[in-house]
Amino acid sequence: MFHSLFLKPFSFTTVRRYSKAAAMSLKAISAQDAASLDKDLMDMGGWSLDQLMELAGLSVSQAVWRVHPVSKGKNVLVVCGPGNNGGDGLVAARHLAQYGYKPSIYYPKQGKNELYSRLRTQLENLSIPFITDSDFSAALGETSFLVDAIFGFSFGGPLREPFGTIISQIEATKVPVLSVDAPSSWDIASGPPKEGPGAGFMPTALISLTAPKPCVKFYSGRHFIGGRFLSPDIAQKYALDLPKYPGIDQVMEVGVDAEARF
Ligand SMILES: NC(=O)C1=CN([C@@H]2O[C@H](COP(=O)(O)OP(=O)(O)OC[C@H]3O[C@@H](n4cnc5c(N)ncnc54)[C@H](O)[C@@H]3O)[C@@H](O)[C@H]2O)[C@H](O)CC1
Ligand SMILES: [K+]
Repeated sequence: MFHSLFLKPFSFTTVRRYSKAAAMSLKAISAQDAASLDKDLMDMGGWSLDQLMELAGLSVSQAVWRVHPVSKGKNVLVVCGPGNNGGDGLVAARHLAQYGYKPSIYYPKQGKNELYSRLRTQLENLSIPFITDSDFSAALGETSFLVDAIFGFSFGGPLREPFGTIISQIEATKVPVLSVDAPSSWDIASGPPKEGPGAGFMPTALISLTAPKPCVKFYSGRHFIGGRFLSPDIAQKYALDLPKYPGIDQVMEVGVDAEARF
């Protein structure tokens, strides 16, 4: 089941801010199809997970630059979950350090894949701090920007601890947040939970990887598309649009308050 996302009709300001190409409509992909697409890329498309994650994380770092350039504050707290969404956050943090930010990472439950251990080594070699559970509250108070790389398209069911507490803490902060692929705690299809942690979570910005997920229809804020690795055959198989990224950019803003129509 595919859904089309259309932008609201342009205001003059919108036309000035976004090129016609950037204002294209983008189709959403379900969580199930997103997982299947990843598998196709790796099983048949010749890609490795490392490669996809590198490009996803590069896109995330460029979206951070757009929303919160280093001139707005160097401290960026990257909160990473146990899966590949967290891996995207680790890659992004490495790029952010190279761009001149001072990232720190909160990684409460490191996943088992050795890819995450290698990314961790790369970050430690750049002297990027991994903060402890007891320092998380203080880090939230000190950061000027937060990257939510906790959960992506494989999130499901009620939040298990410690993530309920973490999401509540993020929700309570005034710090601007960029969510990677989906606002963590939101159901990929049905959006924010009705109550409890995440019920009032609305990040400042969202970067959808490969294609928006259906929950984007509940989202209002700046919206980017990234993960510039889709090939025409795969796009066709999943009936997706190939975003028209400008020039060498790995990320493209697709609209403020993008409205999803299904
Ligand atoms: N093609 C692409 O666009 C690519 C996207 N990438 C990123 O990968 C994630 C999806 O990664 P995956 O490992 O499948 O899952 P998640 O990271 O979303 O989370 C799995 C992780 O979370 C735990 N979990 C699930 N539900 C809960 C819950 N209710 N409470 C607590 N914990 C939960 C689960 O046990 C797992 O440990 C995608 O969104 C992109 O960000 C890739 O980088 C490459 C290509
Ligand atoms: K996320």
